[in-house]
Amino acid sequence: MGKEQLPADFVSRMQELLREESDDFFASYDMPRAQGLRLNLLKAERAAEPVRNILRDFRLSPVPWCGTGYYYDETVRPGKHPYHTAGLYYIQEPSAMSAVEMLDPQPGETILDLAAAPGGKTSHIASKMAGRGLLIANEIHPERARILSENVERMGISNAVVTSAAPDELSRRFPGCFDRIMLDAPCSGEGMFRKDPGAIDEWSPSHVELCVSRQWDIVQDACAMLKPGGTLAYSTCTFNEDENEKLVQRILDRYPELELRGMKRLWPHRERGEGHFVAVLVKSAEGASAAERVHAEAESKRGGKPKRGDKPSAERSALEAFKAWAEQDLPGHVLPPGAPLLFGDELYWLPAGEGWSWSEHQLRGLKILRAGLHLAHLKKNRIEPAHALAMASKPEQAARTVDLSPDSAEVSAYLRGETLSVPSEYKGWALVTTDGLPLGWGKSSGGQLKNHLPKGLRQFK
Ligand SMILES: C[S@@+](CC[C@H](N)C(=O)[O-])C[C@H]1O[C@@H](n2cnc3c(N)ncnc32)[C@H](O)[C@@H]1O
Repeated sequence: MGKEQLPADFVSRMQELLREESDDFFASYDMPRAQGLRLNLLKAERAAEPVRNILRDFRLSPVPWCGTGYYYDETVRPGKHPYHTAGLYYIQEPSAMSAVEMLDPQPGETILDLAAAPGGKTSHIASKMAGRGLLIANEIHPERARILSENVERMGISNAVVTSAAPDELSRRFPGCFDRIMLDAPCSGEGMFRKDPGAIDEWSPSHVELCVSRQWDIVQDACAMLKPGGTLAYSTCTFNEDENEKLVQRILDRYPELELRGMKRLWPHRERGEGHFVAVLVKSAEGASAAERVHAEAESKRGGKPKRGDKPSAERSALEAFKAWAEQDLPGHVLPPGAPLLFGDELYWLPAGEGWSWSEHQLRGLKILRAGLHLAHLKKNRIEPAHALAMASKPEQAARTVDLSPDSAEVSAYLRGETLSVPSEYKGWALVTTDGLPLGWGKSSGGQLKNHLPKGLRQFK
């Protein structure tokens, strides 16, 4: 793609920004795109053989700024592999991996990913949290939120609540609540022109202005939700300064309690990846603003924190039924800190962050797509384990497993939703895995394994 195909205003802005480097920058549009994937540590840490296999078969080479990130050979299709279905890795543009590295999430923290779909940064954060603490992954657009929720499930994330709310709706509920916030802002996408030529048609100076004003609205909500001492990573996939450095300066001017700790740009003519911008800001330990203090006081007056042991009996009895099921079929499963929550006949395990408790006010009326780990569907007089529970389990926790080689006919049959043959002594729920990585459930009896892969996830190729 030549300079001629790019909007003239964009070309002149980039020439002004990059001066003598701009020729190299425009030449990068004719270079092949870098393809990347990032290992999911929730799975990869105990999957030495599958990791060895993909290092070799996908000809992986390391992404310099992300310890779990790799470039893959453009001739391979990792999105079609059963290891992808099993959540061993997430396909992600390499430059985009820089943002969560700079946010530096820690296990046990309470973290918000404010503009999260389709889930690249959410899964990166969860990988670093190692199942400990609480992650809220939010996406304003309902359809994109659904895809985010599916990715959370596929990656086996057990400590994430997926919501679909506007940022101001969240900041009313969660003032001063988060140790870290990822704000991967909607932007004019200039860094994606090479990957997604459709973004070129959408670009105009007035669209950039609209993005800036939207970013400013969202960032104010993000700042209000940071705890004193908390960290905000603000990122975009665009080049212009109005959406990047100038927006960060505006934050610093408006919020003196925030300090800039780092700022990084990735350029397609300097690195193997698309354009990306990340800034990291830290709120001072005393840093609750007057507005947040008012919110916090109102919140504490509201009271309404559910007391321990205060769970309605329907939830208690659903949990008892689940535990009785797990004793038989998933005896190694351990529930992390949290509480049961029922949505109709669906039983979830709502994670509790360390030093965090949910109040009724925070949850009431909030659009929640996934209230933590989906444990089970309640049926008349029985329990059916949820697909998410399979994806978050380990084979050694299950009473029965059926392991299928990733290149076997059986694995394709399972992923198409077909019944499999199993040893005749098998009776009950079995965790179906590929090289030890869970793919879903099957229910065995009489030498047959009835397929319980959700219909929407079945793959017909
Ligand atoms: C750059 S994308 C996020 C990519 C995601 N973080 C990832 O790594 O997969 C920005 C997201 O912001 C969402 N968005 C658009 N308008 C928004 C708004 N006014 N408030 C919050 N999010 C918005 C978009 O739907 C989009 O999913």
